[in-house]
Amino acid sequence: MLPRAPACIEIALLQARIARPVMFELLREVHVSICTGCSHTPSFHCSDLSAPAHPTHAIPAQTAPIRSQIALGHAFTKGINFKGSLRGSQKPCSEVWGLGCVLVSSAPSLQGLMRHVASQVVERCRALGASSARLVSGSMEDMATTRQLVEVAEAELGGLDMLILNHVGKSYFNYFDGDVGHVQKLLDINFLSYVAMTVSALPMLKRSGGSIVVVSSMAGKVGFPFTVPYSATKFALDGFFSSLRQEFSIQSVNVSITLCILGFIDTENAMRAAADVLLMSPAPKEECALEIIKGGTLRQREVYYRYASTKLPLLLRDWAAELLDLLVRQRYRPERLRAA
Ligand SMILES: NC(=O)C1=CN([C@@H]2O[C@H](COP(=O)(O)OP(=O)(O)OC[C@H]3O[C@@H](n4cnc5c(N)ncnc54)[C@H](OP(=O)(O)O)[C@@H]3O)[C@@H](O)[C@H]2O)C=CC1
Ligand SMILES: CC(C)CCC[C@@H](C)[C@H]1CC[C@H]2[C@@H]3C(=O)C=C4C[C@@H](O)CC[C@]4(C)[C@H]3CC[C@]12C
Repeated sequence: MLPRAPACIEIALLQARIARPVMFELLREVHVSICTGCSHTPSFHCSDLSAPAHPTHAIPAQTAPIRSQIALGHAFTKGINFKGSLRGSQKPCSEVWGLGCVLVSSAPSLQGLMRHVASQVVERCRALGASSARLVSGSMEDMATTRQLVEVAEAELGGLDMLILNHVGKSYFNYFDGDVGHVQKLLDINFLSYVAMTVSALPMLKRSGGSIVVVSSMAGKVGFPFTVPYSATKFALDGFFSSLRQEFSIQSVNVSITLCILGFIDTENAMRAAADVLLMSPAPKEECALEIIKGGTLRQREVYYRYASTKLPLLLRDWAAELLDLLVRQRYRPERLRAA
């Protein structure tokens, strides 16, 4: 069992299935983290829990995902692969020893059965030996939720080493449709909530000399077609966090900020939205998650994944922007867009 050092945590993120020895090494010094929007990993579906090892905690089969877990805890030797860990209910409980978690469930899904299921999941975490398990209801565009999350993290774990900001609201992959309300909503979810989480978590991060990891995109550095609202939110992240990093440096604030510039990744939503239209192959989400964690742990300024298809085009951007625009357009098949 790992020692529980103050304000030190293990965490995992995204597809923490990647964890295992490499991640263990990387995160040896990181003891507590919050990771938002862990969909392509732990977005666990309650159906995963439908065969409980502990009959007293039977959970009804249900397919709706619980939104955006924040996993905090102590079980990263297995990765905080919620799916794996909770399915681990069929394996020895030692698999999830010490797992601490805060689940965030969106308001709509907290109606009726979902609410019941969510609280059963919390019970299950405890029953399996979780060091802590709490449920916060809300959505990330609600600033009160972001504050509450950090408060709960502080109360449950007493400190924070790493804040991984990863969630994104649903958008469309198509020509800009002129819906200003959607741009505003997406800014709330993809940008303002990141700002709010940062503000709330900063006192804890300052105390631990921790790290902020901001998951962004090539679409936050270069204009691509069909992602206009999304792209706006990602450019905003660069402005805010790159500027804040400068201030931290001037003020000697020992909190690192890592901006992750990702290319096309094979998550379910991305594949569904864009695979038909893009003439390029996606990179694997597991390796991507590892690179993000590595970059954050090593306190890198920026992470480029995959390097060749992100860093190199960015060099071209600053020297030959129009050429890059043309090369990008050549990789799109607009005729394959779905009817809006
Ligand atoms: N996949 C790709 O090709 C690329 C991805 N990226 C970046 O990587 C990160 C992860 O992307 P990816 O996994 O593909 O995204 P997904 O769309 O697969 O997952 C988004 C996650 O955010 C959660 N979420 C959405 N809205 C809210 C909300 N209002 N409150 C709380 N949680 C919310 C979702 O929860 P739920 O499932 O419950 O809806 C889900 O867990 C993002 O920052 C994205 O911009 C960057 C470049 C390329
Ligand atoms: C210079 C070029 C070789 C690199 C081009 C890379 C382009 C094509 C990559 C970089 C970032 C990618 C998008 C992204 O960030 C997130 C999403 C959200 C998801 O739900 C739907 C897919 C989408 C739009 C990705 C589509 C492909 C994008 C534009």
